[in-house]
Amino acid sequence: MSYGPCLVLERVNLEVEQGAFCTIVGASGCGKSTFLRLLLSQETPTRGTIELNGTALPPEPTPDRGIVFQRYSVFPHLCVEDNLIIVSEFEASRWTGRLFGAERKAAREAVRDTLDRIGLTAARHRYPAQLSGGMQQRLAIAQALLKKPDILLLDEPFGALDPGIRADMHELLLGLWEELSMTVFMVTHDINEAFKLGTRMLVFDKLRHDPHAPEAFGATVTYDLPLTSDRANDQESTRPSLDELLPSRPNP
Ligand SMILES: Nc1ncnc2c1ncn2[C@@H]1O[C@H](COP(=O)(O)OP(=O)(O)OP(=O)(O)O)[C@@H](O)[C@H]1O
Repeated sequence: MSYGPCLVLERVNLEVEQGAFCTIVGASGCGKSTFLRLLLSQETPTRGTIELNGTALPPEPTPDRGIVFQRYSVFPHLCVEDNLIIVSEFEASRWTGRLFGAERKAAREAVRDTLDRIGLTAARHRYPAQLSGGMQQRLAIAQALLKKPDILLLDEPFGALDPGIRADMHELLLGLWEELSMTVFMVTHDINEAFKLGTRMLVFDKLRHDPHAPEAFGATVTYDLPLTSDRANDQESTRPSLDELLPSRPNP
């Protein structure tokens, strides 16, 4: 994948099984978000192909792939419930942006169900500015879940949250992943988060360098680690550090 003369990702060759929880780590700027945008069809690979269930990815984002960003992408002028209703109306009726009759009723039920699942029912009439960071991020996740995605893409979703809230969000996300049987790709800068949540960890790094042409080579997947599902007994002390996994990263 290149942007003009700048090669960002190269030789990425992966097969990911349905239901996997892939965590993605790598040095800043190495192309992790670009990888997610490729999976979402927000970018098209300059070379190579991406297939979903044996068929080329649709050229545009589709409801079966949802994304959550680090910065809360919610509408500030709408309350929690309306933030979800507007998403479901837009998805269901791209032309008019409105739903009527039975469709509208079904959409409202789906919204209520999602609010319940994500633990925001009591806050449904509040505006985003009246919510904590964790609650705003729950709302962003709820927006992505409304489309009932088979694939959930998360770009550092908990990076801006306090550690205590992050632990709650981990439980929430793992519960949703199990309940909804989604395939998850989650970028994180937190190696412990990557080990804790993933069933598989992908490490992106740039190994090939040409000092005369710094943009000539891109990052690739340098480690593809299957992770234990025995999360409760996972030992933090035996895990490799990010520095060990990213030999090319300059020491701070
Ligand atoms: N639309 C674009 N046009 C040109 N270059 C881009 C574009 N998007 C990203 N890049 C470049 O591609 C490279 C990879 O960016 P990307 O955001 O994917 O990295 P990242 O690993 O997610 O970074 P970070 O960890 O800092 O969020 C960077 O050098 C960036 O400047």
